[in-house]
Amino acid sequence: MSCSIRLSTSIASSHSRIFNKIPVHKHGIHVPNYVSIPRPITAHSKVLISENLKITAAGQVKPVPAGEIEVDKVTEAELKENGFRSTRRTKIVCTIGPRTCGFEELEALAVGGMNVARINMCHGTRAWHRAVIQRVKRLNEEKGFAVAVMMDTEGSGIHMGDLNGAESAKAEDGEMWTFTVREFDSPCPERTINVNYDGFAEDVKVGDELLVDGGMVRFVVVEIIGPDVICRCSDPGLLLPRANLTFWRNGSLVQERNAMLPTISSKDWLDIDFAIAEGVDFIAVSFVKSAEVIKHLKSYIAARSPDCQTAVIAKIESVDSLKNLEEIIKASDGAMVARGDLGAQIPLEHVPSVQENIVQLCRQLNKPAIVASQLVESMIEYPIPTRAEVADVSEAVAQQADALMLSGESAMGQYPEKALSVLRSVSLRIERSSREKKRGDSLELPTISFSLPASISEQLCNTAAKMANKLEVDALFVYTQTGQTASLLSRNRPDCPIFAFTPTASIRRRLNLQWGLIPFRLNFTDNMESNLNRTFSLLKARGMIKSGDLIIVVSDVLQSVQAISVP
Ligand SMILES: Nc1ncnc2c1ncn2[C@@H]1O[C@H](COP(=O)(O)OP(=O)(O)O)[C@@H](O)[C@H]1O
Ligand SMILES: C=C(OP(=O)(O)O)C(=O)O
Repeated sequence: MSCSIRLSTSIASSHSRIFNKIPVHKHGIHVPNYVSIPRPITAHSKVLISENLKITAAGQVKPVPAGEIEVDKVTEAELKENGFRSTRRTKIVCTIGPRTCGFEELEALAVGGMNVARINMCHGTRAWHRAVIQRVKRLNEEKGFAVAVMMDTEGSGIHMGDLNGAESAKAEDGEMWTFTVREFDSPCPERTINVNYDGFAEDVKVGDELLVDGGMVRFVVVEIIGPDVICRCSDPGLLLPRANLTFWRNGSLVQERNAMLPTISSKDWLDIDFAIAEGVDFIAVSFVKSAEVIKHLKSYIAARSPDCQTAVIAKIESVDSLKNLEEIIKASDGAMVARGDLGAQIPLEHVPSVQENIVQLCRQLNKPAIVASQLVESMIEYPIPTRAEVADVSEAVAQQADALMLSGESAMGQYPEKALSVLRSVSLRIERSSREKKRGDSLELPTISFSLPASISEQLCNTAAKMANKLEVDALFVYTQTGQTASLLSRNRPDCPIFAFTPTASIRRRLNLQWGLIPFRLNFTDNMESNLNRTFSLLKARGMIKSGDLIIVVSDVLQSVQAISVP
């Protein structure tokens, strides 16, 4: 059976009508329909199309050869072998470090499902990071992947030095260690650790607790001798290079130091310039305290590079960021629940509910949410995760976070590919059971658009997602110039996957962070009839769809929704 239903805002009259000249296929039933919607601004789609052509002509992106579609071989194989329902909706961010920085290792991660490669400017040199970015770009160009790059700023946290180049050091119970602001020409003496903050020895007091990585290892300050702070290890564990440090007095976090420092340090600004020059897709800002810093950074990016598509992600990891949460998320292009540092600033038992609130708020405000840190931490050393870790990953997936993030597991752990495969398989399993139980349907989505065209897009997407669930369609197709319509569909967390077609490579990569979106690069025109026919024949030729698949099509070209069965 071939059937089509269309809802569309018209560009020809003051009211829209559902097209009834859709192709009626040989044995098809054609379901004409008619709705009346106030006329949107007619020029909208034209403006976007010419903007896009201008970007393309300026050489910012290489045009997709006419008649072609860009998709990676992993998605292609997944769709061919297992069909639409099996595609993973939750995205995966992998931190790249010494264990995974080579081309082959990066390719293995992309094949394993990495959607975003994160580089942390807390570690390594710019030359090292540039080489990683270039390898990811090569991977995308040569293999058709759309792996986005996220650069994470160092921020104004206090952290340890690099442990003389060692991968880690073990601190045992009762051992005495020295934390110092002294610089050494040669390697640091044994059990001595550099601290990056000059005022450290003046600010700590005897009796303070020093927490490494939010409590993974704990010390008590027993003596202060000039620049040296002598500590006894009270909770043993593994010290990692440049690990974050916080100090606590009488059960409260001491945070005067962070309050005085700018969120974006002078080194961070240089790293941001580097990120813009390298064309990274996301900049994640550490220790955000207010929305102002995000707005400032966004206008800086726009001024430095008007065509730059770099999005700004706010890392929620401090008490201050929680105080101004809604404003920060509204100002940002997404948020990361940075549970490592967050857990060092608020009681650990508060972290799960804070995570849930942030994930829900992000979805309501239509911003992607990343759940980060310690998801499968034990896999830094062991080939299988603990049961508790699997439960934690499951919870983040059930909360329908956009993305999960690996840190040390992929950067320096023994089993990066295995860690990735755990996130992948747990996501698939939990997504399926959530669909079966209809979990996630209860979240109220407030209206977020202000202008009429934006409100129409938002309502069309809400309607399309509802229709997709009711009709149990195989997929939603969205033709999107800016990515916004795809994002609005993803916000609804529909049961089926969303194929997002966009002509711009950078938007394709950006969409790769968002829940349920399978981004394709495809040139299209404002003739939706021909766009659809061309997409169907390209995807059918590659075995990714077949006759009879039921699709709902949404477009920001004509602001329309239609249901159609693949001819
Ligand atoms: N570029 C890099 N070079 C060396 N080691 C790295 C790099 N990136 C990450 N790592 C290692 O992986 C660990 C986890 O990464 P990440 O979570 O980004 O860092 P952190 O927890 O220090 O903020 C780090 O502690 C560090 O040991
Ligand atoms: C992701 C985090 O940030 P970073 O790795 O920069 O410490 C975190 O603290 O959880």
